[in-house]
Amino acid sequence: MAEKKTAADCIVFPLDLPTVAEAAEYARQLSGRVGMFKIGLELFISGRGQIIETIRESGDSAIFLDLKLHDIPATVGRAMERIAAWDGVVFATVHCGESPAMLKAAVRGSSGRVGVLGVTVLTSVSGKDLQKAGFDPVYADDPGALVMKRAQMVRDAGCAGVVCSGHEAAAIKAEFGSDFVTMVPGIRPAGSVGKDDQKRVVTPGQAVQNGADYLVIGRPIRDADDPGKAAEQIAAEIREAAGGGLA
Ligand SMILES: O=c1ccn([C@@H]2O[C@H](COP(=O)(O)O)[C@@H](O)[C@H]2O)c(=O)[nH]1
Repeated sequence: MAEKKTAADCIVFPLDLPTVAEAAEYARQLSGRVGMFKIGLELFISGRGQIIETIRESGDSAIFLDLKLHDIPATVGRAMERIAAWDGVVFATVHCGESPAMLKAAVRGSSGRVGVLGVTVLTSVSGKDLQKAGFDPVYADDPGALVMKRAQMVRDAGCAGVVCSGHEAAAIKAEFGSDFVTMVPGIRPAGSVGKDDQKRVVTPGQAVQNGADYLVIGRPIRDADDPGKAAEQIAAEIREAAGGGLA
């Protein structure tokens, strides 16, 4: 696992960009200002997987491969074996879905070389969305209850941690311990105009106070006039919220 020492180390920047060239330019600008780069579906597909090598060769940046695998156990296990063969990938995601066997297969496939994170309930999903999708009505007012159920599955399968919103991070740390990783997207700095497609959002300071280990922050940095400066301002907020716990 990546060692965390500074506020910038807590920031994960998603390279949500259409081309490898644009992603490489952001990686250059933000190198040293964020701790990890996240590669998601858009860039992985457009770059035909080659982006992993590009980022790895550009420096010592850790990579979070966020492909959110979701399939039968054999398929997910074999995909995770291929991911584990890549140097530089620190974390990779699997949707929790409804299959503990799939989560266990992912962990087996990782051979301990990649930290498997279970995506509990997407931060773009509200309690009302869950109700419309046919989940138990109890989750309409309390989506965090479903997050906790899924976090239990993830923990039982032996995963490194979860992707959850900042609203659930404190309960997850209390239930599953400080070593269980909380990767938290849905971050919007105070004063942000709108939440885009995110529904369960917190500020960087709230995320840290609630126990988030890593904060995934995309558009507030990517779309800023000066992305480097935006990342530095967010790191300053994280540092203050950590109350001396981070350099
Ligand atoms: O529940 C989830 C899981 C993953 N994501 C990813 O995080 C970033 C968030 O980007 P923003 O621009 O800061 O909204 C994006 O890559 C998502 O795919 C998530 O948002 N929620």
